[in-house]
Amino acid sequence: MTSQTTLSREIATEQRYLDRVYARLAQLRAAAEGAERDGYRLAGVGNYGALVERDAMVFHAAKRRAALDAEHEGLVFGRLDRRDGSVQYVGRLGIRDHDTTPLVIDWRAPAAADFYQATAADPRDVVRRRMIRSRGETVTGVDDDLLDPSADVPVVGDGALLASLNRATATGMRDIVATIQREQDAAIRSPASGVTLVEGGPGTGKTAVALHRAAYLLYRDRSRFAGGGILVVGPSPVFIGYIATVLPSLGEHSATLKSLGDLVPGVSAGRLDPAPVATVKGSLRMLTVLRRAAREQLPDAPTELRLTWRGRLLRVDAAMLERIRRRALPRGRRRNEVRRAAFDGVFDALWQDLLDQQPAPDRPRPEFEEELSDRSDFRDFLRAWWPLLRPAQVLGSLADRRRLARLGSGVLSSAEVTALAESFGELAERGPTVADVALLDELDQLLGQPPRPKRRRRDPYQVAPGVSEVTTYADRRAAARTAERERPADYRDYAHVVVDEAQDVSPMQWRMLGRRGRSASWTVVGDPAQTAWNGDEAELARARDGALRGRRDEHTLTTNYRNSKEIFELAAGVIRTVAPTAPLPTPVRSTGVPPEELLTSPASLDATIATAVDALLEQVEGTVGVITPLGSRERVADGLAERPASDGRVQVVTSLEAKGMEYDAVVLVEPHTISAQSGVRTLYVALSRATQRLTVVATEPWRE
Ligand SMILES: Nc1ncnc2c1ncn2[C@@H]1O[C@H](COP(=O)(O)OP(=O)(O)OP(=O)(O)O)[C@@H](O)[C@H]1O
Repeated sequence: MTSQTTLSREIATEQRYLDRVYARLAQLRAAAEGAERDGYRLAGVGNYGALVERDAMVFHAAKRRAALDAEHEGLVFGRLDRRDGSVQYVGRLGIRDHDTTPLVIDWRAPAAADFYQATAADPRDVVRRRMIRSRGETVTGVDDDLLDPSADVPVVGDGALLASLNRATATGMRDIVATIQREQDAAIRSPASGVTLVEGGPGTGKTAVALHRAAYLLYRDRSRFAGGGILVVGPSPVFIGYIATVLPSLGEHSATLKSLGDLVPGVSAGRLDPAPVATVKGSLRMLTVLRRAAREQLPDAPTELRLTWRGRLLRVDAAMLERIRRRALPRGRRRNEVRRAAFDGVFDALWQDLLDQQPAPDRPRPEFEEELSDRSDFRDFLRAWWPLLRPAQVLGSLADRRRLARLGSGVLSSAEVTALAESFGELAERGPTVADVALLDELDQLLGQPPRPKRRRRDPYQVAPGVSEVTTYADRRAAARTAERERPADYRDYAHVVVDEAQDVSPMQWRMLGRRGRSASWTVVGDPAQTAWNGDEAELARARDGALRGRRDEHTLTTNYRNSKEIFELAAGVIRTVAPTAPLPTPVRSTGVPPEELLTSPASLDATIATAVDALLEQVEGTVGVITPLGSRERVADGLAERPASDGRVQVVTSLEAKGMEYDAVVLVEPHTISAQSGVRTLYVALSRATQRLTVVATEPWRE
């Protein structure tokens, strides 16, 4: 047993070291501030070159200072005592002393790997691994793992991991850098090229691993990954909001976080389709439909052209227009790109008609074309016959059931045509669903862009139109950051793409993702048991393989750090009904509190939910998630509005939005409906969101 004096002595030892580190940090911070000030002094010179230099200087100094500030809390969290008597400290940031000896090793550096990887079976020269807990600059505790039992070192503490897991859940996810486990570390540090696949059950830290891996890659090869960019894709805006603070807490701001509904510029979708519709929209069969749609005329396009020119009636009939269309749009070409060729075809046809009527026209062809081009009736025809098509127009045109049936012939069943046409009919009013976004992206690809005149790059130091002198520090920093990160809205050349909740990415969505990382390396994390996808497996594998090129490095995570044993037992019982042999993770914590199951009448459902939420707000310190079936979130949220006690701690989400989320306590509403709407696997997801308490509220029995 650890005596209190040994513990106090060890804490005091670490406090002395931390004091030294923070003193050095203060010096480094002052130096960075000084560099910023010097940067500003350059402003007096007044010419553009000096301004640019000043900006670069200020930007880098400010960045360094921001990193030093961001990493202040919990700066040093680990210590390794090696067999040869040497000692290393591991922290959020690498810090060197005046004479360049390392005071703290960055957790991502190769030298820090032993902190996460060493075990009693494979100690790697480590005798003792120590975790240091602190608040502000004060050491509050130490926890040791003795890896060499023969070593003569004091050993104190009882489990930094459990201490960290028992903290209340904040509204956003936290970084786990101090307690990353060995199997997680192996995934985080896997090679930077190719595809890193991480699988594991609920709460095994897949999301945490994916985000720490992004931070790791940025540290190991900043020019490659910050230069090309890292894209992190998650299932929903709620999820992106939840994970958004992890990278900044690690001092990283250069990754782009997007939900699947936000990947296409100008579109922001959070609405979800019912499962059967989402399955068809996600299927590669849609590719056939869209390919056909992208080549077709819109239903209201004119079918012939008649105009009088200098007293003569000129005509291009339907058959001729169709011939021109085919000639202008050979296989492999894209509609919007060949608009000019299509127009030329019309000029040719009109000129030919004129020649047929008047073999020696009194105007040369260029003049003939110029006169026609000036006429608004002719321009209106061209615009209506071969408009510059936008993806949304083409998708919207599929609301016409007959048109969709024709375009979907041989690939869509009649019931699918009806369901899809109805869904596309809502596009104009309600905007696209998440599944529609992949279809819009595909159409964008299929329709192509008209050749554009080259635009001049915007001056990154221009803060407002016409204002190129930056006046405030904030403007200056923002402008410099923009310069580093300025990428076009439809940027597609990411150096690394992280896909979270990958089990739910449909084939059409894989195509959309693939287009954003053609030369990227990938980190793909997911849990097949949690999938809501119930389409064709072979098709899914094909689409996924198409996106993820390169050597694969596979990792499996096996410990559930989120759920208490009692909660995960209930969830496991549910998934076992459909996947009796699926490997399930082992939960590490027990609370002794089993989930509560409340059966109520439909009339008292909302009141029961409210009572359950109030009880949980009392019982836990952190967040309470209320997970509802699709279609009842608004009603349930309205019923829970204005709870003075909640302090923003209550969040109401649908079962599909609950993917990837975590709450201290969960009220799960109508499990039988969730399972009927989206499947048992989605119910499994909902049941595995809580860390401490789970209350299930149902109006009918939902399990045997
Ligand atoms: N090594 C660790 N130390 C401390 N906390 C951890 C560790 N690994 C995971 N956690 C915590 O466990 C919880 C679950 O992690 P995470 O959300 O990454 O799991 P997941 O595998 O993505 O889950 P799901 O598939 O259910 O969405 C989070 O609160 C995370 O911070």
